[in-house]
Amino acid sequence: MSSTGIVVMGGSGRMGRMLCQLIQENDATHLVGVTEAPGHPWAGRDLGEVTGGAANGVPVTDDPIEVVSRAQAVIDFTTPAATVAMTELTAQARAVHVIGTTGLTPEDIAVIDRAAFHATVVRAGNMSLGVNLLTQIVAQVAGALDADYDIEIVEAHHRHKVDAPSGTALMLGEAAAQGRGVELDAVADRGRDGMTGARTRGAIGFHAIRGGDVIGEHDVIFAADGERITLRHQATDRSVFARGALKAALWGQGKGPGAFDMLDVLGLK
Ligand SMILES: NC(=O)C1=CN([C@@H]2O[C@H](COP(=O)(O)OP(=O)(O)OC[C@H]3O[C@@H](n4cnc5c(N)ncnc54)[C@H](O)[C@@H]3O)[C@@H](O)[C@H]2O)C=CC1
Ligand SMILES: O=C(O)C1=N[C@H](C(=O)O)C[C@H](O)C1
Repeated sequence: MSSTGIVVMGGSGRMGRMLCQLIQENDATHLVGVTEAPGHPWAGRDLGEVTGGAANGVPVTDDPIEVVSRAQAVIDFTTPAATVAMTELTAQARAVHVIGTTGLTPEDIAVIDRAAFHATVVRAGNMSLGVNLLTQIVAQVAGALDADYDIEIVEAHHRHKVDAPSGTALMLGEAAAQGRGVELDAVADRGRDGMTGARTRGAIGFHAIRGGDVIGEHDVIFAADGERITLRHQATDRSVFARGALKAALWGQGKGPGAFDMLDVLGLK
């Protein structure tokens, strides 16, 4: 079986480092190159050397064109601007683009979806099996309960996280809204503050905690008079996201253009 060549974007980041290690350890994959932000101190150097070991021939670059042209997949956990810019290159190279980046605007997503006419794109705010399974459970519970059950989504992440609500919280909110047969945009109530008035019936509330080294925790609460159901996911190791992304990169080989998510990859649809 031939090895799949992968480019990791943002190779010095929390997710980037983990992905580089996973790809190098996997017999079915090899690392073609690593990209970093323009002017990053790792750019122009060898990945082995910048990570404190011997040179391993994997280039780190802030000019992704050449490495992407040699790759079958690009795994991207970076920033919305970097992700949107990459869509043109992955479409040209016909490389599978696995996108874990969160904080994307509707306009960003429209650009990504247009690129998916030419490339295989797998995008998810959370690449873990557990969260993707939880979205289905949330939809089922939300569909079984009426609006007497107030839905609140509480998420916690490390102090470095820059976007809120998290991509996962939004996935869970979408699932709850879908279960209820409503549009999330019409019912979302994000981060209350001040004289908010009483809770709106049918609203889906979002709350974000930021602190320390929390990897990612999400509670979906269904609160009624006299009882409360809490569905919880706790990530205890970032490798759950990295393993999901790698699975997506391999799953996408030979799939042809289209916009997919982790439910497609995991066969949960
Ligand atoms: N979908 C999922 O399962 C998960 C998604 N994420 C998301 O992934 C993103 C990254 O998370 P972290 O790794 O924690 O962040 P991080 O800040 O540690 O890493 C981001 C990396 O991207 C690099 N970067 C910025 N601009 C770039 C460019 N133009 N080209 C190449 N690299 C560039 C940065 O220099 C940095 O090394 C966030 O949006 C986060 O929410 C994180 C974990 C799981
Ligand atoms: O930034 C993170 O760290 C994470 N981001 C994703 C999100 O926004 O939900 C996934 C995970 O929770 C970790």
